[in-house]
Amino acid sequence: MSDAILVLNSGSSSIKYALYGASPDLPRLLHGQIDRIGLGPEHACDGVDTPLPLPGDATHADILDWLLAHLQQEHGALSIIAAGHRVVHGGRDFAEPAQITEDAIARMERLAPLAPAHQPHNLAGIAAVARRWPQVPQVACFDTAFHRTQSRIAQLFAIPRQFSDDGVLRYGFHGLSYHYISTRLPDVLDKPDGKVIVAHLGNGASMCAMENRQSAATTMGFTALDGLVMGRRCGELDPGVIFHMLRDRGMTVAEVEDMLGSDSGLMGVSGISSDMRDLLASDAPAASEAIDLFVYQACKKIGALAATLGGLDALVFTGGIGENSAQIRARILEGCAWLGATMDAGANAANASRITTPDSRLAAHVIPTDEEGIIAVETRKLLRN
Ligand SMILES: Nc1ncnc2c1ncn2[C@@H]1O[C@H](COP(=O)(O)OP(=O)(O)O)[C@@H](O)[C@H]1O
Ligand SMILES: CC(=O)OP(=O)(O)O
Ligand SMILES: [Mg+2]
Repeated sequence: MSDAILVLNSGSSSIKYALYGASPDLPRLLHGQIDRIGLGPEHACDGVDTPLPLPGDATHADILDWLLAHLQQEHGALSIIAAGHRVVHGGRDFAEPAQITEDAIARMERLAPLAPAHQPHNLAGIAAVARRWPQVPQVACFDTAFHRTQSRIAQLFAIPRQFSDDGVLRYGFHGLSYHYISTRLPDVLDKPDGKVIVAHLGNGASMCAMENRQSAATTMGFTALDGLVMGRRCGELDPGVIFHMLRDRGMTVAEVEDMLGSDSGLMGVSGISSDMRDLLASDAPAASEAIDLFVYQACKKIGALAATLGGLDALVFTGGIGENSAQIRARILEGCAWLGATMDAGANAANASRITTPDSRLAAHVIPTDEEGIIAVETRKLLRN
């Protein structure tokens, strides 16, 4: 039997998974994903559509149990020696990956209300592995951890300081994706340690301003609701809207949380879909309006983050939309002309690595992210120590 490391990345509507050989170069043995959870899940493994013998309303927990049984059955020649997980919220407790213990689980559970669409699914993955392979050491890798290099000012909200002292801070998310991208910058950029904005545009969407390949500022906050327009999340919002909904419209806290976390964003504005592909294919005016707002907010945040860096050398696109949608990248780059971006239309249409012309003052790139890969690296590193 050969040794393997299992990686689980449970998101709001998807579960991504991978197996890696345990040797130092961590060869990836397989990679799959189950999408559209809640809508009628679809499964693909190594790019091939693969049956998922579960009902359309299968939950994350059902799918995780099936997945682990399936991996054990199909890959019986592999011995799982460790499991690494994406955990979205690490709060103040976790600035680095952590081996999973009862105490770590209790701390992660306490943070779950701050990431209701993610953390319970992350914990369900940990529990499913513990049930199937009780002896296997597990590691949690946190989306918030990469941002802990930020200055205190970048993390502060302008609220009474006792709340900041108590941890009500801008934590930021998508840190595993940003960490991975930071490791790729030297391969791709002329000035990898310069002023860079990475735009992770997926179902959840955020941006990270980096200098010296470290996080200097980010658009998400205490929770993953802040910042950009997302598939189903509102992004930047006047907090007064929440009080209006509670006080003047008779909504409950749970209803407002649902509205802002699940019924807003591209879905809420278009009334059609949370999936950018559906909106780009639609000729409904509300679909174009949702796309216009997505692009407008993206450009606005690039301006704000560039200001925090005092300039901008490079812009990197990643995530499902950032990696695949030439149209959205083109529109965002148009909005960055004032920062010196001149798009190379052919390179952009081909999802090439560099999508600006050689003489463009701002360099724009596409770098496919690999959250699973960075989890495997961190898991192996922690368990070897
Ligand atoms: N070719 C494409 N054009 C536009 N959008 C795309 C394309 N391919 C994927 N997407 C978008 O990417 C999103 C998923 O991104 P991804 O980063 O995989 O999400 P998550 O990890 O948050 O589930 C989809 O909702 C879809 O809107
Ligand atoms: C934190 C977050 O928004 O993650 P995702 O993009 O996977 O929903
Ligand atoms: Mg994601």
